[in-house]
Amino acid sequence: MTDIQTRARTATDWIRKNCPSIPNTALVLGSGLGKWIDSAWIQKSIPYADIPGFPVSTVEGHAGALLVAEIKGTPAFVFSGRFHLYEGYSPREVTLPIACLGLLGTENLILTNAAGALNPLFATGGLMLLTDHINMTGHNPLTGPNVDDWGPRFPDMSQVYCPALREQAMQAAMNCGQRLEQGVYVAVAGPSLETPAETRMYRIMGADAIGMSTVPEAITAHHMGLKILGISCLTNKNLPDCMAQTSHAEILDQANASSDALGSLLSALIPNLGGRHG
Ligand SMILES: O=P(O)(O)O[C@@H]1C[C@H](O)[C@@H](CO)O1
Ligand code: HPA
Repeated sequence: MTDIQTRARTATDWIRKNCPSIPNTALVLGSGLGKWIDSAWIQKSIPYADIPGFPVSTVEGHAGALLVAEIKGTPAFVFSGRFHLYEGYSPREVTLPIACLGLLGTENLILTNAAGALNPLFATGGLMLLTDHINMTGHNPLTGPNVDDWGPRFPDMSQVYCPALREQAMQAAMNCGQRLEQGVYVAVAGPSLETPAETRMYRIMGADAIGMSTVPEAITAHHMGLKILGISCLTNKNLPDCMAQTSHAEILDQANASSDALGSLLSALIPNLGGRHG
C-alpha cells in the first residue's frame, strides 16, 4: 500500500467512527466562501488537525475544518478549507480529502473556488458553473503507481463535470433569480498571480476563469467515480489589456461579499440532489 493510501484509509476509518452518518453530498468551500452557512445547520465541526493523516490548512480564508452539516435539512459534509499546491503539499496530499470521500462512498461533490474572470463579459461578483477545465498546474494527483481499487490508470476525461448536476444547478439558479455563467476554469499552481502576457495566453487557450485549486480535486474525484459540480465565484477581473493590481485580501473581500449569492444557490440545489444514501 502506498503512503497516501494508508493515510486516506486511516482518515476514512476515523471519519466513519466519528461521524453519525455518511452524507451523499460533499462540498468544498473556496477561499472566503463559508459565511452563508447557518451555524444551526452544523452538527459537528472537526478540525483537520483531529483527523489522522489529514494535512492542515495554512491559507487565510480557509478555516480548516470538516463540518458535518444539514443544509436545509439535507445532510452534507462541508470541507471548510482546502489544500493547495502552493502550500507545498504534493498533488496526492492536496486531494486526500477527496480520496476519503471516494472511499466513504459519497456520490455528489460540489467544488467551489474564488477565481479571476478571464472572460471580459463576466462580472466581478458573479458565479460561474464549470463546464470543463484546463490543467496548467504542471502536476497531476494520479502521478505515481495507480491505485487500481480507486480507479483506472488512464481515466477518461471527456466529461468531468456532471451534465445532470449542471442542469440542476442552472435550474436552481433560475429558481433563485440568479445569473449563473458557464465556462472553462484553468488551474495554475500559483501562488504568484498572472502577468498580463500569461492572462492573454490563458484566454486564447479558451479559459473563462482562472484559479489555483479545484482541478486536482476534480481529477481525483472523477478517477474515483464521484459526480462533480464546480462553481467559481468571480472575485476579480483578470484582463490583459486593463489589468488592475489585485491581492489575496481583495480576493477574500470579494469572495465574502459574494458568499450569500453562492449560499442561495447551494441551499436551493443541495436538497434536490438525489443519491444512494444520506
Ligand atoms: O481555494 P480557492 O481556489 O478558492 O483559493 C483562491 C485561489 C487561490 O488559491 C487564492 C488566491 O487568492 O485564493
Ligand atoms: N488568478 C489566480 N487565482 C485567483 C485569481 C486570479 O486572478 N482570483 C482568485 N484566485
